[in-house]
Amino acid sequence: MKVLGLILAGGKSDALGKLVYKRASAAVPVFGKYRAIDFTLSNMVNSGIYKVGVLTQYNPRSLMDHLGSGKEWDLDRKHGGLYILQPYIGMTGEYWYRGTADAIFQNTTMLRRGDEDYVLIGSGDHIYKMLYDDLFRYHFAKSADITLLVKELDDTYDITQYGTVVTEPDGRIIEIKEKVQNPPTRKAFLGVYFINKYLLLELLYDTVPAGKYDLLLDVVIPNLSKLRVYAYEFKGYWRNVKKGINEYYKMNMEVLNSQALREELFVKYGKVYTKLKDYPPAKYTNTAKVSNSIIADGCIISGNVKNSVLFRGVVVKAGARVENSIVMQDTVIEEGAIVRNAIIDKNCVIRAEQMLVGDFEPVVLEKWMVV
Ligand SMILES: Nc1ncnc2c1ncn2[C@@H]1O[C@H](COP(=O)(O)OP(=O)(O)O[C@H]2O[C@H](CO)[C@@H](O)[C@H](O)[C@H]2O)[C@@H](O)[C@H]1O
Repeated sequence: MKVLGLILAGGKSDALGKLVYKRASAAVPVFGKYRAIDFTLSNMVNSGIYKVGVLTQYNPRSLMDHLGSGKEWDLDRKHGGLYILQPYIGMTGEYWYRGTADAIFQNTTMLRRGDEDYVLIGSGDHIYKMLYDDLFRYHFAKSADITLLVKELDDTYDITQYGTVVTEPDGRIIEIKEKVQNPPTRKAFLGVYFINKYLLLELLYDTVPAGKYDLLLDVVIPNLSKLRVYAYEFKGYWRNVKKGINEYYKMNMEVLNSQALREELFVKYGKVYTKLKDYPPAKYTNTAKVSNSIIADGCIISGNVKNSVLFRGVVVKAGARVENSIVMQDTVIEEGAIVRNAIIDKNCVIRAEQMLVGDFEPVVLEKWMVV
């Protein structure tokens, strides 16, 4: 079976505030080394999907820079490989992608010309590790038309931000509530669709030209009684970067605090591939004190670092303290400065003896700012 992978990565996330002023949410840096999209992209490649289209729109520059030719994911290929699908001006009009269904509809040429029979649609914002083979098997065992990935979300998630599904005992979805207060279940849709390509094309042609642009609301939900839509339950760790600063902060801290999660995300179910930069190794000087932290290549640590994620090239000078924080590429924390409960974007400077301390929520410092 040949599967085409499509990754939706064009949405705008107001909830991520300053972190997406200049980048797509799928390009948000995570865990000291990766960008969010690395997870879905690696999941696809690790599941044998070697033709992947990434649908971009909002702030695509850093995402495209990160993806390059697709080499890091083994997707620089003569047949298949990586396709960046941006909105374009054509003979019949010029449209931005008006929604997720429209984004795919505007690229139906890729679907029609390819020799794949199935399409797996995912999102660039999701952090999880999974090999999709069992989902494919489930889809065929149920003779499903569409299979959606779902997960029972505990109360660390704001369920009102997700679509939730009601299923029959055999897994068939009979109702989907999109982002409602008090949903009937906490079984959330995780934004992954598996569908026969020809069925997808038919559904898109019925929907998008009629002015309906959303894949879930306009394509799946109205067809629930007509089509066999099944829920495949995911049991592993899953978070959505796009849902906000707190969600982003939480996931970085969760990885620091659980060895099992570290194994699940970085070791099991195949590797996570990313664009590598050739920074020198990290260095700790004899005044450094570091505990429970991720320290990426190129960092030079002379101060105290605790429960923090430091991306490439961060400098923490002597007497500085960094706690419960995320510090992005090439930021400098000068002598005696205190950084606590903070997210600092790349290339910032915290001057000597200054403080940057978040209260109930992490404080976020924008790129190029000096405190
Ligand atoms: N015009 C466009 N062009 C290209 N890409 C675009 C796009 N608009 C959005 N996207 C991308 O598509 C994905 C889905 O984004 P949406 O804004 O449709 O929904 P959201 O993630 O809030 O909820 C959805 O995903 C959550 C799970 O995260 C479900 O619970 C919920 O039911 C479902 O609607 C994201 O990766 C986004 O970046």
